[in-house]
Amino acid sequence: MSSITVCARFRPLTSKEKLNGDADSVCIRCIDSETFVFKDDKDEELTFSFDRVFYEESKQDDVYQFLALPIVRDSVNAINGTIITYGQTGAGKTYSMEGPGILECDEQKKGLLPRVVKGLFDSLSPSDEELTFSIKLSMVEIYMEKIRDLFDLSKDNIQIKESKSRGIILHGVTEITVLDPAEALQSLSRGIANRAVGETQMNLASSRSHCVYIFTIQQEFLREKRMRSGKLILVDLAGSEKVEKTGAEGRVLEEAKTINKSLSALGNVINSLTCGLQGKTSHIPYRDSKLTRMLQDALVSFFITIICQIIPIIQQISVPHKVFLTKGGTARTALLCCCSPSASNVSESLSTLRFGARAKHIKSSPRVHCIEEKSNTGSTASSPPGDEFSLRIMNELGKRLNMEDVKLLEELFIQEGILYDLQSVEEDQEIENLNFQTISLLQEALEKLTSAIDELKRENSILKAKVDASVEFSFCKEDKKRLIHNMIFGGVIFVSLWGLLVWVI
Ligand SMILES: Nc1ncnc2c1ncn2[C@@H]1O[C@H](COP(=O)(O)OP(=O)(O)OP(=O)(O)O)[C@@H](O)[C@H]1O
Repeated sequence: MSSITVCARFRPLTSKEKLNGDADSVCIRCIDSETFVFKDDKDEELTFSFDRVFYEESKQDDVYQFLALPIVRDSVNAINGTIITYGQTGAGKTYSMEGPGILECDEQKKGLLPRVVKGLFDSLSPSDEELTFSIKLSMVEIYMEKIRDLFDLSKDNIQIKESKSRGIILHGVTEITVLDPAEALQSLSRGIANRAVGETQMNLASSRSHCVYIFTIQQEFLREKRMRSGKLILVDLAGSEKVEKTGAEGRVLEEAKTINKSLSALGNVINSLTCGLQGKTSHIPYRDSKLTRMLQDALVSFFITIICQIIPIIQQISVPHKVFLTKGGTARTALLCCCSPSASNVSESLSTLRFGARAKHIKSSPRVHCIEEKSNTGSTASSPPGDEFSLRIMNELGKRLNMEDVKLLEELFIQEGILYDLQSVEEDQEIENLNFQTISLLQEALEKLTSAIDELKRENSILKAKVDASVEFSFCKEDKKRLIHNMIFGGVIFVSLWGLLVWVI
């Protein structure tokens, strides 16, 4: 069983495809809800199976219920989740993610985003007065390898940082606290309006960037003095396109090249993760693109489900003087591979399906795998595999654990980075902020010094020209003084610059 849920979705033929007569040459034949036969450009038939296949008549709600709802529920239980739409340009990624419009659209046509928003608020509405929660929302796009804050366009080059306690974070990204679904949708709509969109031959409103929606769900259990936090990330990838086929030029061509490059970086990461499982490679090239770096936490799920399920027991019987922040457990990831059913797009659809098939082979840690195999039955998307088995272990442990064991387990989990003392999380964050401020100040100083050096170089070359031009090789006293002064000043700046550089590195 893969730790990534992978589904394929075929949209209906567009009117352009129908006009081209593609209706007679649809490249797929449905077998059942998981399997279909795909006819490639050499008329060879290939059988593909995924966790679920959504055909053209599938409803938006079917996609939400199967692909997203389990992840929404998990994120409320502090298990991080990521939902990604992937595919060729014009294949239906944005339609699946947003629907025809985020604010006003037919209930049936609503995409994943508005449904996720509703699902989050529905699952969180506290019946217990001792529980408070907050949902924060951030929206960024990766455009031409730069991360832009869609809630504050002045932040157009957000840096990715990695924190031991919080994993991958976007430094300084705007976080909006949303109090209800209507407010969340308004904010999303504002962010979406700021996205880079352009026209391609395949799509009149093509996304020219990867768009990332980040929901941070924080809950505080007042009685137990405990907090927990989960992150739900939705990623609407920009579409891959064959530039020779779409005839892209100029800016659109540059955008397409950058998009294709980052998508192949994603493919390489997935290949390395699957090869790594066969012992072929150990290096995973996450740093090759902003996209893979941002998705690093979603693609690798090192956390061990069983341990995460024991945490509630510990927290129930733990001494309440400690306040814990529970980090998300095994990241749950779902990938929706969007395809055109048209025979004119077979090679692009085939490459999307192969990408999905490859991603299905990313597995979680062997320990989880073993649990899954033992449970083996009744594993639907809404009840994570291994639940029953884990529940049994939890009950057993709950009976047997004494206070001493609990303390030892707490220490072990803190050591392993699964539980965090709130105080150390805050300290960790403070140190990170301080580091970032120092680096920014140094970078600023470095820039000032570099421009001062450039200015000095320019002045010196003017003076040198004057010297060269002087027939008697004698120049005025003033110039001599300035040259000597500049040389000394330049030397001092050069030495401090090197000192700074060595220190920063
Ligand atoms: N399941 C669907 N049902 C009805 N129409 C759809 C469906 N999927 C996509 N479409 C339509 O197909 C067109 C292209 O879809 P969409 O914009 O979602 O593509 P995309 O994959 O996001 O493309 P790009 O990567 O260029 O942004 C749109 O007009 C959209 O309304």
